[in-house]
Amino acid sequence: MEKRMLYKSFNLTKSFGKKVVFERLSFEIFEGECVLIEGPNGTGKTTLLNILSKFDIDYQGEVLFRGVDLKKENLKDLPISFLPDEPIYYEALTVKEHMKLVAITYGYSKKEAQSLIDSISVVLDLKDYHNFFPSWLSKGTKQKFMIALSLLKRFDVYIADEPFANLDSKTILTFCEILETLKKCGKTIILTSHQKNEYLEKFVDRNIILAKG
Ligand SMILES: Nc1ncnc2c1ncn2[C@@H]1O[C@H](COP(=O)(O)OP(=O)(O)OP(=O)(O)O)[C@@H](O)[C@H]1O
Repeated sequence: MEKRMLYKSFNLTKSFGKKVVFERLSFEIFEGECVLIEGPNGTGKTTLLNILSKFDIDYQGEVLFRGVDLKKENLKDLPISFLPDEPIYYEALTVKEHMKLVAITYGYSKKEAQSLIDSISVVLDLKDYHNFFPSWLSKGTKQKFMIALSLLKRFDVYIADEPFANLDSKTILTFCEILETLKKCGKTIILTSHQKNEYLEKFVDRNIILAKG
């Protein structure tokens, strides 16, 4: 089957003031692939994910998303779910309230939202935390909560920045199984990880390696 282009970057250069993070990066990512972005600390992995998610549009060069300049795309319409490396939440909403908010925002009916929330909570072992405020959660449970929210969106592309951080080995395996299922469903997965992970390596199609300098 012919591979369809999802992202294409030409001479992508990103600087913060005088500091050049990366220069003239050109790469392609195809629909349905699982791509692992690797590289030492500070080489620009998070920066690149922020650009691919359109959270950062301050760069030189061009990034095409399905053939259209990413800068011209409406952020709201992009079928991308981004799992950031730092938890982001509202202090005053419980875990369950966050889940409902995301599911309803993405157009699920109340019934659909409830069943989706239930199944994701069972898989990620979050049921007991529904009435917790996020700041009460341990680091690992907070990460599971962030993963749950990212899965409640509607998306074709799943971008995750260091998703395994703070997860125990059982949950790492569960999350890898989720990623593998997403891939089988045709979703594109782009992620960074400093942790070697044999299970993940089985279904990663390609690596983009960022080097210092
Ligand atoms: N908002 C910012 N202002 C100035 N410099 C920044 C900003 N964001 C990132 N940087 C710098 O850009 C470089 C790349 O950062 P980035 O977080 O993308 O690296 P990374 O490869 O994800 O690192 P790590 O493996 O440690 O997570 C770093 O030198 C960082 O200090």
